[in-house]
Amino acid sequence: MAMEAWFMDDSNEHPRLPHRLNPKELLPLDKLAELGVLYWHLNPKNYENDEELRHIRETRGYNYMDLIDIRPEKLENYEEKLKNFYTEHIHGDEEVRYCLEGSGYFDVRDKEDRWIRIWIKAGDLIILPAGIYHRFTLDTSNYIKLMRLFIGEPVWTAYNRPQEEHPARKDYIKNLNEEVGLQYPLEAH
Ligand SMILES: CSCCC(=O)C(=O)O
Ligand SMILES: [Fe+2]
Repeated sequence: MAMEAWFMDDSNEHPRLPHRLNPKELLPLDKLAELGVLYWHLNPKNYENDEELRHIRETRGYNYMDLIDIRPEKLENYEEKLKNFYTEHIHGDEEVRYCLEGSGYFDVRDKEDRWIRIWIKAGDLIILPAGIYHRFTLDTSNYIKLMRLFIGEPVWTAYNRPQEEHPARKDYIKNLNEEVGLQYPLEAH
């Protein structure tokens, strides 16, 4: 099953509920690509031995890896961390997360500043670009195990919104506004 994403409603229900605006209408995943959000579906049972994962890590330079188990017994300062994860923020670098078990929601802002909710389940690997406003919450399963990947020494610093003057934010906005695909190198003439 491909990863699902949808526009969020703005009800005051608990954040761990789905907040679907329109139950039948999912957001096409190429809309996420337009925002610079990338994803792969891999076999989560095979993460220690996965050629595809190895290839992604090698081509993108993710030499750092750790695992994070988000449940009260396993994560220090659980409540505080979850509160921070759900506070809208950016990072100076990509946020790369690979779901090995459980599930949860990454919410990202689109170009019109609407929340898009992305439902991450076992096997989903997602890359949020530096400078994108986002947040994270568990869903009603109340559990997720994630692999975190990073280029070099990891920096997890979150800069809470507003961050319009942050260099990563400015870069991100600049890339969004360049209609010619930022993913592809331009041909030299
Ligand atoms: C623990 S993964 C999701 C939370 C987040 O956005 C972050 O760690 O910066
Ligand atoms: Fe983050």
